[in-house]
Amino acid sequence: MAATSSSSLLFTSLKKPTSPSSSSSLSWRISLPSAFTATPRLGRRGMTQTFIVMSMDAKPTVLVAEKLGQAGLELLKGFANVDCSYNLTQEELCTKISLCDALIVRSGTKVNREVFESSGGRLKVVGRAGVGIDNVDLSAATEHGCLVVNAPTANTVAAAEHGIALMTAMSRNIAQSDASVKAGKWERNKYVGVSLVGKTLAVMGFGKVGSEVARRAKGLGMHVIAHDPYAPADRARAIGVDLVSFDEAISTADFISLHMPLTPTTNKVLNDESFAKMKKGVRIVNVARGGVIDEDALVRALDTGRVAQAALDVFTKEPPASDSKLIQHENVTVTPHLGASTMEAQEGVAIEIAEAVVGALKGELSATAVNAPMVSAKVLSELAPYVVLAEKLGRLAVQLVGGGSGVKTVKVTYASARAPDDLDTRVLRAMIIKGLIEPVSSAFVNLVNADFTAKQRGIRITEERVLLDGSPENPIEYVQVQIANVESRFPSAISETGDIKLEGKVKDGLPHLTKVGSYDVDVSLEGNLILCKQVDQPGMIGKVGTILAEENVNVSFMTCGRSAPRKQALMAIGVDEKPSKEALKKIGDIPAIEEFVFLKL
Ligand SMILES: NC(=O)C1=CN([C@@H]2O[C@H](COP(=O)(O)OP(=O)(O)OC[C@H]3O[C@@H](n4cnc5c(N)ncnc54)[C@H](O)[C@@H]3O)[C@@H](O)[C@H]2O)C=CC1
Ligand SMILES: O=C(O)C(=O)COP(=O)(O)O
Repeated sequence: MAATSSSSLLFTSLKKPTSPSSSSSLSWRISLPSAFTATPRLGRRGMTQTFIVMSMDAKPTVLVAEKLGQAGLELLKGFANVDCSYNLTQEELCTKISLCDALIVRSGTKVNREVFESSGGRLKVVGRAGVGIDNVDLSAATEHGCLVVNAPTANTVAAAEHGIALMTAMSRNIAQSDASVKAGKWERNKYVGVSLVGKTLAVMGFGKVGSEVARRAKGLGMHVIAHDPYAPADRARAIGVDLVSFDEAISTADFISLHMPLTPTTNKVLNDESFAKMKKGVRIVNVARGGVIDEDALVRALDTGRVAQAALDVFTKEPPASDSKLIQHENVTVTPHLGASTMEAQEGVAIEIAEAVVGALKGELSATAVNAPMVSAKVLSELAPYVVLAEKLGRLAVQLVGGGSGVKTVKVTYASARAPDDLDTRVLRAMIIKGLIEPVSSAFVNLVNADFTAKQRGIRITEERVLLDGSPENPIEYVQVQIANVESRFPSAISETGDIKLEGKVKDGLPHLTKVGSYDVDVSLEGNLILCKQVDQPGMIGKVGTILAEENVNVSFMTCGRSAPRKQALMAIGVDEKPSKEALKKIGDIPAIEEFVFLKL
């Protein structure tokens, strides 16, 4: 039996908690097969937390849809059932996916919306064993609360080496002359090449691969410039590369090497117009993505001689049609998307992605998450009790909304002595959204899809900071959740500003409700909650307590906040069990009680 750490549970909750008790703890649980059960344990500071305990006979299932290095497979097998099924048709993938908790792919598998829809909510993680995630529909993944992780570092050098290999092979006609010799010819004059030394290379996209290419090209004696709108100039300067504009890069280069991701902005970024701006006789290398070049325009540029040669590892459609004019062009050297294909890179990528997928299945935050905020384990551990508080405030607030009013505008205020950039509240916002949405819908909300789910439901969340004086030791002094423009089932929860307002704090590691509307209260948020508003008079606590005791409902705490002695008072009662309808009616019928509501935590 193995239990994950408490903070590890925060990342993926793909299952709506089914019982109040499980939902009241750190319960962003992964929806794993039934043998994964939630067991309450006592946390570090006495806080009840939900741990995922894995029984020995049931493991999550990981579908590996493309060849993955052995070390990665071994790592996966230590944690999951691993189904290596290569060359699946789209239909086969969609059929299999409903039985899988994770899917690992390389660039050859299209993980489109249909795949997520076919998964029936079971798919929690897509691991891209490589860098480019253009074959994964990220919007669909996010909407389905499915985390996408990639392996961004292990194949960098391999891709850079392949870029250099293509550039040198192209400039010396290696592929063409090899074919010629094998065809029994000896064409020394035909295959005179061009030198690299002293030539200008424009690296388009100065990220991991681009900068490694630049480093190597400088070693070959090339003058290297780069274009990347997002790269820091000092990183470029450190390796002796000037960052220039797109036009300057393409118009001054003898060689252009592409290393940007395929995005709507980079799609066909090399087209008729840009080829026209290039030096006559320019040579192009593409180890990034086929889609960044308009391939028909490239054929035209090759035919006119504007582009002397191209060396391509990647294509708009892979594999490309064998009769493609581009592939067959005598001035084009091609490889079948081999940039990442070295023994070393594939082992590295396999380990990198297996670790990321296993971590994500355990619910850990992933450093390589593509569609979720990366929150460090340190921040998460510090915020853990506030995470619980945030979800509970959301859950309580939404249950206070009166029938018919839709939640549209929610303001969250964090009061803290920390500098704003020293407090990462994204996970708290996500948990408040989870609390607001899950009790009133069948949706499951997690860190991946929280913002999307709120937006989809037309809920606008604004966040504010109140900067406090004093010690920044505690990350947050209090959290306030306000829902505007709604009626309340418990009118006293409406504050002087006209919003439903709840405020909470963490005390001794436990979440406390400290304000309801304009009333100060102080109740530990455990079990369920009864709120009563009554005329402040002796005997009220006793009356309510007696009704609950008759029902064998255990009261965990009681607190009373009042406007003034013998005027209005607000009583908050924590109960371990849910009282029967009759008991709740009896409480509501006590004459001095003016408002009354039962809230599930
Ligand atoms: N052929 C293969 O087997 C391989 C291909 N790749 C591809 O190489 C590309 C780069 O990979 P990495 O360097 O690891 O990624 P990276 O994210 O480290 O670098 C990409 C760089 O492109 C820049 N960029 C974004 N938009 C741009 C634009 N419009 N113009 C210029 N630059 C822009 C970014 O700022 C970033 O610095 C990716 O498309 C990746 O899929 C990577 C590994 C292997
Ligand atoms: O990592 C990348 O972006 C690549 O293009 C490598 O693709 P592959 O994993 O070899 O299909």
